[in-house]
Amino acid sequence: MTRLFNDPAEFADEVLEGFVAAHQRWVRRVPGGVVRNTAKTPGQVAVLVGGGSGHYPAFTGLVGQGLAHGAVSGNIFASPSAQQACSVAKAAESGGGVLLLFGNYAGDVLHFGHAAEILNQQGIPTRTFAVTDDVSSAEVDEITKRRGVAGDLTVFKVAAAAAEAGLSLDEVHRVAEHANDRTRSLGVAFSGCTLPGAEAPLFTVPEGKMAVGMGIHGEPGIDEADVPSADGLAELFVRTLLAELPPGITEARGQRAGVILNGLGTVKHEELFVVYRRVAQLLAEAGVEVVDPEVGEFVTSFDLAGASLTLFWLDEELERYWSAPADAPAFRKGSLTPAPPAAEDLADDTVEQSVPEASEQSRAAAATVLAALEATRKVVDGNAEELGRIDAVAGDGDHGIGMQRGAVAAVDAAREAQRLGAGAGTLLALAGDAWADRAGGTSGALWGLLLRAVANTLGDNDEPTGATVSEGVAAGLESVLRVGGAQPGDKTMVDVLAPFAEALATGIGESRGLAEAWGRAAETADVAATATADLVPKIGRARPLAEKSVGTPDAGAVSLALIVGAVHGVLAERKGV
Ligand SMILES: Nc1ncnc2c1ncn2[C@@H]1O[C@H](COP(=O)(O)OP(=O)(O)O)[C@@H](O)[C@H]1O
Ligand SMILES: O=C(COP(=O)(O)O)[C@@H](O)CO
Repeated sequence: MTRLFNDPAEFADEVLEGFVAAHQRWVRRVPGGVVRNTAKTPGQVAVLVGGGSGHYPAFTGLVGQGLAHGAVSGNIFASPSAQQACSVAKAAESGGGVLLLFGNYAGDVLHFGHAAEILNQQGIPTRTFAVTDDVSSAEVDEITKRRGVAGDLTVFKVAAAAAEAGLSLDEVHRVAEHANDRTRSLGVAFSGCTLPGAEAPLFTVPEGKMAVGMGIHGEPGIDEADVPSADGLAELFVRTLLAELPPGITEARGQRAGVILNGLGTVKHEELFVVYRRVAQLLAEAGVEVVDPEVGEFVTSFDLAGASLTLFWLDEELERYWSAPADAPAFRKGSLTPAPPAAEDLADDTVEQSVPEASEQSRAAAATVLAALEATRKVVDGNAEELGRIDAVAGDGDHGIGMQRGAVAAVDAAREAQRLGAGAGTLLALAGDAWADRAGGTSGALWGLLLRAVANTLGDNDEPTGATVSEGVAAGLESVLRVGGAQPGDKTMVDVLAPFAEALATGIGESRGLAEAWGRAAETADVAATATADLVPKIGRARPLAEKSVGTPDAGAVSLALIVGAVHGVLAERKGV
């Protein structure tokens, strides 16, 4: 239960403000996150870490000499946006390129991937890497689908030390990949976390039971077991992790390993030490030499009562970087010569907004697009709680909040665009960009793409017709499929978008007016959203909890159906775009 907050919607921002105020020796705030507050080393690769808030000290507490050069910080349990990542990268980079590191979550992969594309286009060589250390989230033959949990720290730490040692961007990326190949984690929880302002935890664990196979977003565990003693937990952790040695290591005996016993939120350090006592004994019995163990909080899941163990199988190179000194607000090791404070002021790259010329018809159509966005916001507001509830069944319960943030930002941006005289295409494009930027998360990235695609087809010259709108929706579907990588049947918003796009095209092909064709397609969308309840998720946050999700529709599919239904109301009233 979180007791100390003001407006829950402002929580993540206020955390960042207070964190920076308390740690000015290490960090300063920039739009989208924080960067080191020490002088840059020209030509050094900038290692940026990032993800949602609610995981402190990941990610901002890991910024400092020998560790990250900057952290990109999203809303609670939602990935930051590509725009945020670009802003932090530009403030942190010093000519050696940028490596973006994050846990393997759909939203992070989409937004950081998009940021890398933008930065590369702008001449800043950038690569990305997603950490996949959680053994419970997929079998070893699908290892690339695993989540990133406390093993984030091993990958961040060695990549940053490699950058500090002067390695090139490709080499630092190789070191990160190698560290990830040799990192394995398992987590457990005794009770779920409760987001600020929420009345109930995201999941509960029956009395006397423990959830096994924890993520870091309040997803329920993969399995349940009786609560063990501290020694029993150490035995479960060590036995499970020794059963999956990474490729190239045939037996544990004789190996050297970094170890992280991580508190996930409300487990006391003292309890962790009692568990660690037995972990150390068991590893010694197995013939594993422990190097620089860490016991404490490194990657948390808000106020989750739980813990995880990470084993990091070292070789000479990884051990050198794992043991290298570091000095960040929440992670210190060895001793470092302090770098001088940052000298330069960060350039203010805010650009005065302007919009391209638009025809009168397109400006008139922009009013309908704005009305459609306002209807979107209203229907999302009215259903936010229910969308969160659906999302919490097998996800992290933030779908309603994320969609609300996106829709509010889209309406604000659209109103401003209208004030500047934008045509329908530009108004919708700016709304889509604002949605992606403010919402973050998977759905933020996908809604940003979808609105952009429709916007590009509408343009600012011609009066939009049923055919152009239908083409735009088809282009949006294509973008979502290409970037998100989901297929129909995977239990995502695609299971509504694809039949909606098809039904709309059919209606327009039968020479129905836009409002009528859209209305029929919205009915198809509604049926398709309900039908996702029967599907087993194959992608995204819900996949590791596939069976739990059956019987509940997909949150993103439901929100899409609600929105196209609400937009139909606007079209029917206005008889067109
Ligand atoms: N790869 C994907 N392609 C299309 N839609 C996806 C994909 N992954 C997830 N989704 C959709 O995103 C929705 C979740 O959005 P959101 O709450 O923003 O997710 P998260 O909290 O995981 O970032 C899911 O219900 C699903 O409809
Ligand atoms: O939640 C996070 C990112 O994943 P999404 O897919 O956006 O939910 C974040 O907390 C971890 O990086």
